[in-house]
Amino acid sequence: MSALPAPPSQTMSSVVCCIDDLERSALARLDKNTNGYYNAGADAEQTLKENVTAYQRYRLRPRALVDISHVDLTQTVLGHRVSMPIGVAPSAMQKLAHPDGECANARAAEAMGTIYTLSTISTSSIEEVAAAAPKAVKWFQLYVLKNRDMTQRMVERAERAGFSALVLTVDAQMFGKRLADVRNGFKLPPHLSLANFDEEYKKNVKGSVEQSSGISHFVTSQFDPSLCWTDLAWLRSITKLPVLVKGIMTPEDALLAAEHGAGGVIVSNHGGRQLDGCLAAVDALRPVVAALAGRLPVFMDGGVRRGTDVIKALALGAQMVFVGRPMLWGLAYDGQRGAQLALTLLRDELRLAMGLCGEQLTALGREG
Ligand SMILES: Cc1cc2nc3c(=O)[nH]c(=O)nc-3n(C[C@H](O)[C@H](O)[C@H](O)COP(=O)(O)O)c2cc1C
Ligand SMILES: CCCCCCC(=O)C(=O)O
Repeated sequence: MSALPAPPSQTMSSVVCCIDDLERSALARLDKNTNGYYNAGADAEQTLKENVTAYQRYRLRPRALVDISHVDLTQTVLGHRVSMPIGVAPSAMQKLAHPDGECANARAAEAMGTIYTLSTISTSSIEEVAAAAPKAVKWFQLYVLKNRDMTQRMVERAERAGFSALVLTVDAQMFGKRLADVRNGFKLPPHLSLANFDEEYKKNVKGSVEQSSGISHFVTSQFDPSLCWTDLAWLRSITKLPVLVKGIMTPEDALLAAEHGAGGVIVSNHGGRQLDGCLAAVDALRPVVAALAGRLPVFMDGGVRRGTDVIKALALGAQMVFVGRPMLWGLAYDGQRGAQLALTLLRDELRLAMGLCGEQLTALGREG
């Protein structure tokens, strides 16, 4: 097992050896505004909690005397070779965690040989992230705005900058009620800005997250709540990139995604930040995988904190899992090194779990 050295301020007794340690460390480093925004779930946070605990209901069946002298975690995802089935989920405003923000997170994914997904709502621009991590496999997460011209410009910029897939988020047309943000009056500090939006556009935005009225107003005024399945045809008409639909929780919607030409689905409930009382992400996997029956690759995110969580999601049919908060905690801990540490911990735990289960990825995962 490997772990990067702790930052100088860490003592041996506080060395980070699992994602829970990173979470505790980040809590101590970030301010109330940021901790609230990063860690909150919607309403009573039932789904937030169940996303994590649901993995405990699944049990592994280890096989004995399998040659595990080499556990290979590499695979091909949408035509790109990646080093492991663990990637970085999109999360907004990463400079709240560390001044290097999205660029550090993308560099960590590049160094680890895995996929980085950049949020529409990022504090570093599409072009900055592309320049920071030119060799990383990069996906661009898209929120469709009421202003379709602005949306199209972002898609074109992502394609031009070398992003290789679009991740269309379909579970945030209204904004989940996160009590911490309401209580803290969450807003972006004045030294940060939403880097993918034109200055001219932002000037006209009512309720900007950079002003005083907060995040929920921004979403309400900017995101397109009328978005529906037929809009996938519009999106596909303005890009050559595959469109992965993020926020699928039912087999019915997985089939609709396939019918409307999606290149894959991401089973996700947005880390419990949108519809509280929604089923846990890992519990939604099996029916989605069964309905699609190999028509599309299935990815997932939500509550992944250990290598054994990853192997369970793979066994239930995910080709790859993505992590959101663990990367933010890593960034807060030590910038790029901390983000790399989060991925290293999960990778090494996954390798151990695979070895102890006598499993190989070729038997578990789905190449695509
Ligand atoms: C602070 C934060 C910001 C997020 N921002 C976005 C976003 O901009 N776009 C998006 O599609 N999902 C966003 N998500 C959801 C993640 O992509 C992902 O679905 C979720 O974090 C997975 O759960 P996990 O944090 O338990 O790994 C965000 C999540 C967090 C925690
Ligand atoms: C400033 C608007 C924030 C948009 C939403 C980012 C996000 O998806 C989240 O979960 O938060």
